[in-house]
Amino acid sequence: MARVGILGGTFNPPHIGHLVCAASAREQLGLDHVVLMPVFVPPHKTVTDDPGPQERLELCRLAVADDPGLRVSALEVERGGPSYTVETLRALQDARPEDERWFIVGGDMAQSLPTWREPEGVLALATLAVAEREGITRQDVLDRVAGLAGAAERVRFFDVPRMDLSSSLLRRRLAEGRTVRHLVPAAVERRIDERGFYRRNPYPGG
Ligand SMILES: Nc1ncnc2c1ncn2[C@@H]1O[C@H](COP(=O)(O)OP(=O)(O)OP(=O)(O)O)[C@@H](O)[C@H]1O
Ligand SMILES: O=C(O)c1ccc[n+]([C@@H]2O[C@H](COP(=O)([O-])O)[C@@H](O)[C@H]2O)c1
Repeated sequence: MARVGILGGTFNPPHIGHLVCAASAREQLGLDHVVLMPVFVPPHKTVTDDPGPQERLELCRLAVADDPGLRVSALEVERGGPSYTVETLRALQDARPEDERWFIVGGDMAQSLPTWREPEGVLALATLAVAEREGITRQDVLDRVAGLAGAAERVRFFDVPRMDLSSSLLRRRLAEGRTVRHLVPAAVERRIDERGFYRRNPYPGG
């Protein structure tokens, strides 16, 4: 039996906010490891400047390379289509029924749980581990999910050092030709640079 955290996201690109979130969940909830699960297509948002699911997966692999407590799964990228969490949790449950699963989300995402596909199915298959983010309080989240079966037992909170950092902010900085040094792991920065991802004019003169 393993206690496994899953941090789902678009990771366009992965940044240190994601890693601190994953590592904080692991430490505070006593998880054996946390898996970054990049989506193929996010169910609730449009991906802009997407280098593609395979590339986001590769960036995630580079991002976790130095932390043995963090892993990456290609499950959603390989499944294709909109990446509904309930389907992913079912696949994980079928593969390893003995494990205990925690689906990790920032407070912003947790609030939207009632609009997800089969939200009560999600809570039946995993405990929702909520990181506080962007001033959304625990009470805000609890108020939003209170009507769902399982919410009282299956929603837990953990603390994350607040970082006003998002992939959108990083894409904006890169588009403006600004540095993202120290905001993403060095290996992620190198690949973004080499491939010219997110730059407005990636190939000068081209
Ligand atoms: N700075 C952060 N601190 C804590 N959690 C975060 C942070 N940034 C993202 N997350 C959480 O990580 C998960 C995946 O996020 P996602 O990959 O969509 O990143 P994002 O930075 O919010 O992206 P975008 O700006 O493109 O919408 C979500 O549950 C989100 O709430
Ligand atoms: O299953 C759903 O309906 C659903 C709706 C919105 C978001 N999610 C999941 O929440 C995670 C974070 O989503 P996002 O949009 O911030 O990348 C990611 O794993 C998504 O698949 C899942």
